[in-house]
Amino acid sequence: MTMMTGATTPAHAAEARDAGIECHGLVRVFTAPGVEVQALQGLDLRIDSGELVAIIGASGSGKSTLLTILSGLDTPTAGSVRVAGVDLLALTRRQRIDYQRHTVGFVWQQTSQNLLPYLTTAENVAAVIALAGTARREGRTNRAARVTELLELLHIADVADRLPHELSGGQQQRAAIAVALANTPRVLLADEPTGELDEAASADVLAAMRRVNAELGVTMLIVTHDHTVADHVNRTVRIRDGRTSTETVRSVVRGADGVDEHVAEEFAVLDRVGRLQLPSDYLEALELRDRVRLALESDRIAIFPGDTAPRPSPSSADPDTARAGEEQS
Ligand SMILES: Nc1ncnc2c1ncn2[C@@H]1O[C@H](COP(=O)(O)OP(=O)(O)OP(=O)(O)O)[C@@H](O)[C@H]1O
Repeated sequence: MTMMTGATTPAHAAEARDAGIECHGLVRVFTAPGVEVQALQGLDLRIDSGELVAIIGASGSGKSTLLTILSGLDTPTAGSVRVAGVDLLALTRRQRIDYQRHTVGFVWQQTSQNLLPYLTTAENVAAVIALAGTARREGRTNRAARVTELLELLHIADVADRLPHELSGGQQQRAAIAVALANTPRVLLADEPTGELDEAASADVLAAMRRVNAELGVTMLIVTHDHTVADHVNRTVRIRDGRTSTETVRSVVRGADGVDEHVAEEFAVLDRVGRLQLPSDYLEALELRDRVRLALESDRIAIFPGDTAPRPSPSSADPDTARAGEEQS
């Protein structure tokens, strides 16, 4: 695992890119009589405009809480959150409705939340366009043409006249994506979009999301506990206990033989004040708990169990001492 720091993403370059989603120190505390749950505990997250990112985390890690805040249905207890340049903490009631109608689209896990059961696929999409008034605003295309365009993009034009219960699970979710895109949102939020699908249907839905992302440039955030989703996106952010803990970045590297290779590298996430979460398997392997020793070396920071003396690595130790150590062993 590598630590992601400002060195790998220069601050000025990151700032220069338009942020699709930006959360700083997001806290959400739920209180009930005698109980307080900290669902989000200072979460930092930045997703560039046009990125397709998956958020993965165990049950209870805070994924749905984050999505509900990003969708404008809930507000955080503390912290800041901007989506497509909109400060979600500064919205009036009217602006919040406008944000939900025009800036973000949602895909939920259950079909019943996405599609009206008595309307066909095409009618479901057309209904949202009519409600949002987007076809009139765009001026360059009429409503029927926009419906056809979306259904073709999602590869469901052949089931345009079917009711939701006449569609397969994968087709229902692709119809849900078409509905979510009908108001031409800048950001699409999806909560477990493949949660009820088999592997083949999941792959179809994720391929459709990649197509939408590439062709329409919509920023997309998929929240899931399905680890296979990570194979379909360039960046996966893991949430643990209400904070981002690690990120996996995928890239294609051309080998010396000219063959492209897919490479995945996992980074620990360092927040603005220098906090990071160590993976639980690392903690267990060295029985790290309560207190640890830190040692700053020339090119790394070493972490040792609190009850042992720091051991300098050969690279940072005096070369003669290091060589003597090697000879003795
Ligand atoms: N309205 C609420 N009132 C009280 N506690 C809540 C509320 N919503 C969420 N929580 C708690 O906040 C924590 C995070 O919940 P959240 O639903 O965001 O997790 P999740 O990662 O989406 O889990 P899952 O994958 O099971 O949906 C949990 O401990 C949950 O019980």
